[in-house]
Amino acid sequence: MPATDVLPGKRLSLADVEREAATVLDPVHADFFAGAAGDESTARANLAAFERIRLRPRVLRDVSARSLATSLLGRPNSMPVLLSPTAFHRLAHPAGEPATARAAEAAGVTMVVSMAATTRLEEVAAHTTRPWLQLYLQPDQDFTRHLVRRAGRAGYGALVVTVDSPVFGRRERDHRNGFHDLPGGLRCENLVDDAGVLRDIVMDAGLTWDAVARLRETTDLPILLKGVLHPDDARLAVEHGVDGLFVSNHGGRQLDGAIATADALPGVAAVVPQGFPLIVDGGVRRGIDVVRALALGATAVGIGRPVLWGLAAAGQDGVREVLELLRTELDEAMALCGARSPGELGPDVLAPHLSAPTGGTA
Ligand SMILES: Cc1cc2nc3c(=O)[nH]c(=O)nc-3n(C[C@H](O)[C@H](O)[C@H](O)COP(=O)(O)O)c2cc1C
Ligand SMILES: O=C(O)C(=O)c1ccccc1
Repeated sequence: MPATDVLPGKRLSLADVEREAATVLDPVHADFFAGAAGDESTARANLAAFERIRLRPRVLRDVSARSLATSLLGRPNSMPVLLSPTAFHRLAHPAGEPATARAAEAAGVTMVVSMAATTRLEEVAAHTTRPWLQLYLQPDQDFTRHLVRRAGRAGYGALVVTVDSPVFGRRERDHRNGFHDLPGGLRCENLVDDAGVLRDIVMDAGLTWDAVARLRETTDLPILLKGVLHPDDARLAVEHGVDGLFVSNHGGRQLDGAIATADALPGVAAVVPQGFPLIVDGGVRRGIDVVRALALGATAVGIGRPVLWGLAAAGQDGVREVLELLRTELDEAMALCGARSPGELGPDVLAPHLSAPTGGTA
């Protein structure tokens, strides 16, 4: 390997980007991005659960020609990684969501735009191919329908309905810091109604599966539910005509104590149809985490905080850097596991668990 590959100060991992972001962010904003609910135990558990999973590589399989390419709801993606929705990108960097969108475009991956974006959804969509729009279903159904119509017109490829937030998680760092409002000039641009009035995002504790059924009748766009951890809810989602799921605990920002996503994934994967789009997010920090997730039954992974670190550290280039670091790691991890493509990763590459043998000698 040429020695010039390792320059002093060069960022080699997402952890390096995280450290870089910490040096440039306002500490209050860094806490908003890093923080989670309660004791933040679920946020830690997400990382620990991935780390616990041991891989059992295959050898001598000619992995000289590899492809990371995959397809998500009919859109080709250059790798099984997408950008999970995160609020307030202009808080990380003045270039905000459009910079993130351009980085996703350059990397060939899908961006999920947050309902709490600090840029209008039409403008974000102008910078990237078929993004998805994340929504909190609003008690004002007309306003939700209005957003859905805008998304359709702007070329969005799917709606991602976040269902883990009947109430807003209690993030103690934000309370301690008094962080409740966006600083001057920034606002949730998609919450401005036709009359020019800025609305609040309402977390609707009254939602039931009826709301999913209603949305299903409102739009032809694919619908994914984000924040499903229980197999019975996954079954209900399939029964309601949902097109995909995010196995997610919101990065530990909603129910502290919730199961880690890597631990919840197998139970969900077991009850959905073969090939059903399953995205897992929470704690994906390495290429090997992507391998672990695919081996456990995911179609793709989502990354949340690492996108914000990249954006804070270096704007569009920083987000691109995060994605390329993950790509390099994933490609190498696949080769070392004896797989030439994401489709070749399955339970076979997982170390057999004592209570659930998967073949071989434990
Ligand atoms: C700062 C921040 C803002 C977020 N905003 C949203 C949001 O607006 N809508 C949503 O559904 N999820 C939101 N999430 C959750 C992410 O989509 C994702 O589930 C989570 O960040 C994944 O965990 P990770 O950060 O460990 O990758 C947010 C997460 C963070 C850290
Ligand atoms: O911070 C979050 O996790 C989040 O989902 C959110 C949603 C709306 C506004 C701000 C943040």
